[in-house]
Amino acid sequence: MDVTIRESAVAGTTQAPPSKSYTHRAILAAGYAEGATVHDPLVSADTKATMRAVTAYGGTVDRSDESAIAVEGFDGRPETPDDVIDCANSGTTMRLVTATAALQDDLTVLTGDDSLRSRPQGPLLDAIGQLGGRADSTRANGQAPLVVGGGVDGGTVAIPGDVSSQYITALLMAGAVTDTGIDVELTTELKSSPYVDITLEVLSDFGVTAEQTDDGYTVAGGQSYGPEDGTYHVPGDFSSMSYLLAMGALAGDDAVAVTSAFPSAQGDSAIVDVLDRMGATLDWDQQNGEITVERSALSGIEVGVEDTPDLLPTIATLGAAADGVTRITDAEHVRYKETDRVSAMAEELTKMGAEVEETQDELVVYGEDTDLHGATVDGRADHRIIMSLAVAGLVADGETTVTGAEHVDVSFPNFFDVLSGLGAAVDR
Ligand SMILES: O=C(O)C1=C[C@@H](OP(=O)(O)O)[C@@H](O)[C@H](O)C1
Ligand SMILES: C=C(OP(=O)(O)O)C(=O)O
Repeated sequence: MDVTIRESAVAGTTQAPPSKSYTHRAILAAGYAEGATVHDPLVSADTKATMRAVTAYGGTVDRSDESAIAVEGFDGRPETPDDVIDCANSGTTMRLVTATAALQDDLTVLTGDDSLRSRPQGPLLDAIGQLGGRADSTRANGQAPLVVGGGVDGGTVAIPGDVSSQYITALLMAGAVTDTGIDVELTTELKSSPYVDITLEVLSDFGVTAEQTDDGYTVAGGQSYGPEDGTYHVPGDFSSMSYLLAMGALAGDDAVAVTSAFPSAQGDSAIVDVLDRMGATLDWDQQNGEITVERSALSGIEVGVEDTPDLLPTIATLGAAADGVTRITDAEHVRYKETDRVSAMAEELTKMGAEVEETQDELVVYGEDTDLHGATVDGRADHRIIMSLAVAGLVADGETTVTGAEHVDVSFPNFFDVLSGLGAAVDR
């Protein structure tokens, strides 16, 4: 689907979608439990992949109630799946449920779409090998399809922290139901560390203890998952909010207000600070979970995205519309996502008239004297690239057509309805 966005203003109040990261974890934690009801979940292409995996391991997922998902779990003992598990486009699903597969003696085959089958899984496969399990890449290139099993019952692993934090999340979630637990020793600095904080928070809400150590993380074995009252509530998603807040700061006619914005472990709430530092007029009422932002003259800043990789596309768009230089640093791991997002944003914003330079771990956007103009840009089948380019389209002269825009279904299925609802000129 191609979507065309014309230069236009936005205003109004909108609710942030539920968090993708919390939803994945809550559904899988409910799978590791006897069961649980996950309230206000994100139902999207990616979280459906995690639901499929829980079902494949012997759980059941009931979506008959629109605002909650009732999961009957496999209670720490995953069954051998009848078929291959298709994780589609979801890195989180593939990493988290690969560690689940390692718990059973038999083998599970995991695969995904073209993008997911090109993303790195090697360090996690190696970690499962260190724990005595079997974890192979069928093409012997550290990428899916994967064949995983071997009845891992705990141990110690050494693993790099600078490729994906999802490996650590996977090992901690599975480690709790092993016999002896898992100690994770990081061999490099951990990137995306707030995502492990999210994991620790969800584990704690499900009655599971895991903690940070001097050189990594540890989780004791023999634990049982089960949230208090059998229920779990998913908070709003700050990565998704970043597009709404960016459009308010760039194209707000009147203020744009975003609700469901309560403080949480999400590193991507840093978007509020980024906008503030760029000069946006915004207010975060943390008590009521509401952020209000007005159209503002923005200036370029330097931002490190070591902890917030998913904000890079949004910040690149903000930088293209801001005055001065925006330097996004510590971004190498942003190249391992659904696409290489450093190159994708550099190339697509350039088509819209921005001046952008990339190095291996930086993206520099020269906002001075840039007048963004409409263009046909490639959404790269990557939800965050699509949404960031759509926001840029609001302030570009003329029409911007984003190709493959249906892929917003990965994390923000009604993104274009929300955009239209706020008054943007959007043709589908
Ligand atoms: O654990 C998670 O929910 C996520 C972790 C991050 O990935 P990395 O840890 O691979 O950087 C992030 O980019 C992804 O969108 C979601
Ligand atoms: C990288 C992302 O997700 P995942 O790793 O789960 O594919 C994302 O949502 O930006």
